[in-house]
Amino acid sequence: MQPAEACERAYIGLGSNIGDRERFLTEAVRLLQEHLLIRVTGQSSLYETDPVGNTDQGPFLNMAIEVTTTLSPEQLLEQLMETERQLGRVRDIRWGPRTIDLDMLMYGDVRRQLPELTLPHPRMHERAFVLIPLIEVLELHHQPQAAPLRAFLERAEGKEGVTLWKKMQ
Ligand SMILES: Nc1ncnc2c1ncn2[C@@H]1O[C@H](COP(=O)(O)OP(=O)(O)OP(=O)(O)O)[C@@H](O)[C@H]1O
Ligand SMILES: Nc1nc2c(c(=O)[nH]1)N=C(CO)CN2
Repeated sequence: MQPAEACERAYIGLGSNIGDRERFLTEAVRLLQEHLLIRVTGQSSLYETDPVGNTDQGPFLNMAIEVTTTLSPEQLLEQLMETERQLGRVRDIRWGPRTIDLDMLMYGDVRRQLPELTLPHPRMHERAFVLIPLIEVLELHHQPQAAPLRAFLERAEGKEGVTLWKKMQ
């Protein structure tokens, strides 16, 4: 008999700054939830955030979700990219405007450093637009990673550019 696939907990950061930003975020969550091997188990509030990096673009809506899944990290990344494609994401300018951006922030305790998949996400500790929703969703289920991430938030870029846009809980 094959062993049952392990179910892992992963965290995904979502961002949108073109068109109906809230709809792109909620559609992305819905499409992921529809996948047979992904369960969305937590959702942060929506935050409006000033653009970081390329500042010549409109404000983002950012949020974070928790999922449990039996997909491998590579399979989950493929699903995130497929969801971006379904929502019409065009890859052009690095750090430029996008209908939807889905980043895998953490996947269980997996550490990996490949160009196509680095875990935890290599820039998440520097970005308030990632850390604020991620800490919120971690604290929903009392996950211990929230405390160390709070220390990173002290030093993170762009904290003053993050405002609560729609409260979830
Ligand atoms: N943890 C990760 N989550 C998502 N993509 C990743 C991750 N690690 C590496 N990648 C790779 O990064 C590539 C570029 O992703 P993307 O175009 O979304 O970058 P970006 O959103 O412009 O910038 P950033 O990565 O700084 O958020 C993807 O093709 C993917 O293979
Ligand atoms: N506020 C904000 N700034 C960004 C964002 C984002 O999601 N929110 N994403 C980027 C590329 O990943 C670059 N800059």
